[in-house]
This record gives sequence, structure tokens and C-alpha cells, in this order.
Amino acid sequence: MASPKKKLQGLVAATITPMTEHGEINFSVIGQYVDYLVEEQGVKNIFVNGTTGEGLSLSVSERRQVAEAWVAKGRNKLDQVVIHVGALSLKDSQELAQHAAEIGADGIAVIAPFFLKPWNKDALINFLKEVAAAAPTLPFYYYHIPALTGVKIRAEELLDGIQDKIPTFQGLKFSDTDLLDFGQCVDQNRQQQFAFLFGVDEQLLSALVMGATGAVGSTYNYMGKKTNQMLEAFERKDFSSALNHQFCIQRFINFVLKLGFGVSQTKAIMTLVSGIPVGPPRPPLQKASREFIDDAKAKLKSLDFLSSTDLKDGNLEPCS
Ligand SMILES: CC(=O)N[C@H](C=O)[C@@H](O)[C@H](O)[C@H](O)CO
Ligand SMILES: CC(=O)C(=O)O
Repeated sequence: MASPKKKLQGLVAATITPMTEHGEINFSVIGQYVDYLVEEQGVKNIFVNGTTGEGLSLSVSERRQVAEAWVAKGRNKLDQVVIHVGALSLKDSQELAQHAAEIGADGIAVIAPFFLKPWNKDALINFLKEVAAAAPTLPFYYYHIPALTGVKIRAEELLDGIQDKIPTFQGLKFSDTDLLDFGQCVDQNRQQQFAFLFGVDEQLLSALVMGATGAVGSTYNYMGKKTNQMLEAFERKDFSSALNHQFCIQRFINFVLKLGFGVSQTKAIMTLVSGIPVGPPRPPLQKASREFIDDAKAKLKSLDFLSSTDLKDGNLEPCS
């Protein structure tokens, strides 16, 4: 049984996997990255090798090394390190789950296999159960991201009775905009101590209202501080201030979504905001364009997410 350890709460940054210009993993900046999250963004949990970390574009051996590096560098600094161990091969996934336990990670998460897909709840649960069993001491999180996996089994349905099948089940990372499904996950599992982690950063406030206990996302790498202000306002029931913070975050995300926003662009933005060179993505992804970077930079400055010595006051639209 997983130790009913401290619940995963608050913001969880979906870490980028830093790479060199030649496409190799750049382990040398991971220590600096941990410090940046903790000290500059106030983010003390990470989610490694997920979508943002290009986990599915790494070899199993690379995934092991990346997980080891984050656990090692995060020791005594981070609260929790969750490793995403989903893969198309059950064997790979089990190997990564066992490895996560061996290195002292705090939890594992798994997406639905997305090439040969599970077509119903039982098939999916069966796969997840086999992975979870490879790390019987680690909290297990299901990572629901139907737009990317194409597996559209509703989370509410999946959660029904899940602990009977997966005793280590501890929560859900919900990366979808269906707040009916998300709300019903919360409502139908109130007696459990599950973590309900929302994964659509631009809609987090709505999910908080619906009962989210935390959030996992790519933007918490560089807008964690701002999002923490929103969480604090929500906690003290200052909803108008929470909404102002959410709108501010939305203005940025809406702007980049219109330009075309994904992992490549996230890498470019992180390098820009943090000063940590996280490098380009790995094929099939391609580097963000120079034009995107220039536009994103101007927007970040105008919203005061990036220090702006060269902006005229008239161009500032900081949000309170
Ligand atoms: C598909 C994807 O990568 N989703 C991320 C996490 O689940 C989010 O953090 C988004 O990047 C973010 O909400 C911006 O749309
Ligand atoms: C955003 C997120 O949770 C991921 O990168 O997996």
C-alpha cells in the first residue's frame, strides 16, 4: 500500500526537459532550474517527463536519467517529485514505475496508451493497474489528457471504484476543459482523500470553484508566482482579486495560443523569462520561431511578467 503520505497540493510545475542545441539532454541546468522554481516562482512540486517534458519523445534510458536528476537536485528543496511513467509498452511503463520507486520519487502518473488504445474503462483500468503494481509503495495518479491521447473515457467513469482495482490510486491530473466531468470526479469521491489536479492553466480558477486541490501545468514554470497570488486570493475568498489574476494569466495564454502555442514555445518562453537555457525541443517538434519569441517577449513585458526597462509606460498593461 502506498503510504497515505502528505497530499499533493498547490502548484505543480510540469518540468521542461532541458536540451542542448544538438538535441541531447542538458542535465547541467537542472539544479539551477529547481532553485528558480522554488525561489522565484514559489513552486515546490514538479511533474517530470510529462507532456511539457517531452517524456514520450525520450528513450526509456533517458527518462530514467531525467527522473534521477530531478529527484537528486530536488532533495531537501522540493516537496514532491511526481514522475510520469506512461508509455505505449506496458513493460516500459512498469520498468519506469519501479525505477521511480527505487530512486525515491513521491508518486507516479500514467496517461492512457495512445496507439493501440484501450476502448473501454475496464481495458484502461487493467493497464493502469499493471503499471501501478510495479510500484506498490508509490501514490498513483491517472493523467487524463484526452485531446492528446485520443482516449476519451470520462474520468468520472474511470474513478468509479478505482481504489478496489488500484489500491495506490491517489488522484487525478485532469487536462481537459470538461468541467462537468471534473466536478463529478470531485463530487463522487468526497469521502476519499484524492488529489484533484487541474491541468488547463487558463481555466484554473473555475476548477478551484469545482473543488480542485491543486494544479499541474506548463505555465507554472514561469507564471507560478502570479498563479500563487490567485490561489491565495481564492483561499481568502477575495474572488474579485482572484479573477483579476486569472484574467491576467488568460491575457498572456490567449495571446500565445493565437500565435500557436505548445511545448516548443513553452521552452522558448522559459528561457526568456528564467534566463535558464532550456534549449530547443526534440523532433518532431521544431524550435519556436524568432517572430514568436519577439511577440511573446513584448507581451510578457507589457503584462509585467518580464522586467521591462525599455518599455514606455504607455505600453504597459500590468494587471493588479
Ligand atoms: C496540452 C498541455 O500541454 N497542457 C498543459 C498541461 O496539462 C497546460 O499547462 C497547458 O500548456 C496550458 O494550460 C496552456 O494551454
Ligand atoms: C502540463 C502537464 O501536466 C504536462 O506537461 O504533462
